[in-house]
Amino acid sequence: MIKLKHVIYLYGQQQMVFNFNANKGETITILGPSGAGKSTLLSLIAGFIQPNSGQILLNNQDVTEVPASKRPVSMLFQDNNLFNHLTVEQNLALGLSPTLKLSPQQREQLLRIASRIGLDTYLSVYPSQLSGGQKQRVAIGRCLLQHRPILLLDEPFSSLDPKLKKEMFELLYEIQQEYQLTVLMVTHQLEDINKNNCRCLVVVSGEIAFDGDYAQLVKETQIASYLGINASSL
Ligand SMILES: Nc1ncnc2c1ncn2[C@@H]1O[C@H](COP(=O)(O)OP(=O)(O)OP(=O)(O)O)[C@@H](O)[C@H]1O
Repeated sequence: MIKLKHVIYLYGQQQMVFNFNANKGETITILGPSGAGKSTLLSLIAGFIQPNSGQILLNNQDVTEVPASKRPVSMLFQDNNLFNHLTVEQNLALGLSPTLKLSPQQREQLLRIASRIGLDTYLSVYPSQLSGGQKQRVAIGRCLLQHRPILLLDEPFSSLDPKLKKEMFELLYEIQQEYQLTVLMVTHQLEDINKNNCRCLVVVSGEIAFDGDYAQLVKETQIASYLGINASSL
C-alpha cells in the first residue's frame, strides 16, 4: 500500500533517507525528537515535497512524480485545516468538489458524513464558532469525503484537552476500521499510542531508527530512554 524505496531528501547539507513499507489498513505511529524528519516523511508521502532520489509507491503505483492532489492521500494537520470564511458545509464540500458545486448524490454523501462526525446541525456555522474538537471533526469529515485510502495525521489532536482527545482518537479508530484506512500519525505524546496494537516508527536524524510494536520499542533501551519511555509505560 505504501512503499518508500531508498527515498532521499536533502535540506541543504542535511540528508534524510527513508525505506519503509506499510500494508493496507495498518495504523502506524511516528515518533522521534523535534527536527528528526517526521513531518518531512509525511510530506514526501503526501507529495508536498519531491525526493531528490528514490521511489514512492502507493497502491502499487509509482507516484514519485505525481502531484499531491492526484495521490490517494488525505492529510490532517494540528490546526489550520479549515477555511474560516467558509461554513462547515462548504469546508466539507471541498472534499468533494473544489468549486463547492455538488450533485444531489454528493450532497447526500456530505450529509451522511456530517451526521457520522456528529455535526449535522452545524452545517451553516463558521469555524470561528466551533470548538477545537469540532474543527478537527470537520477536517476528518472532509478527509473522508475525499475517499482516499491513506490518511496522514501530523499531531492532529495535540491542542485538545485530554477528554476531547480521547473522544477524537475513538472516532478516528472507528473510522479507520470502517473505511479500512491506512493511517500514519506523527505524535510527540506517548499517551497517544495505542499500546496494545500499534506499529511504531521512530525517526532519528532523518532515518527510521526503529520499526516495530510498542512492546518491542520499550525493550530497545537506547531508543526508549531517548524517548523517555520504560517498561512501566506499558
Ligand atoms: N523548508 C525547510 N527548509 C530547510 N530546512 C527545513 C525545512 N523544513 C524542515 N527543515 C529541517 O528539516 C529537519 C526536519 O524537519 P521536520 O519538520 O521534518 O522534523 P519533525 O521531526 O517533524 O520535527 P517537529 O517534531 O519539531 O515537528 C529539521 O532539522 C528542520 O530544520
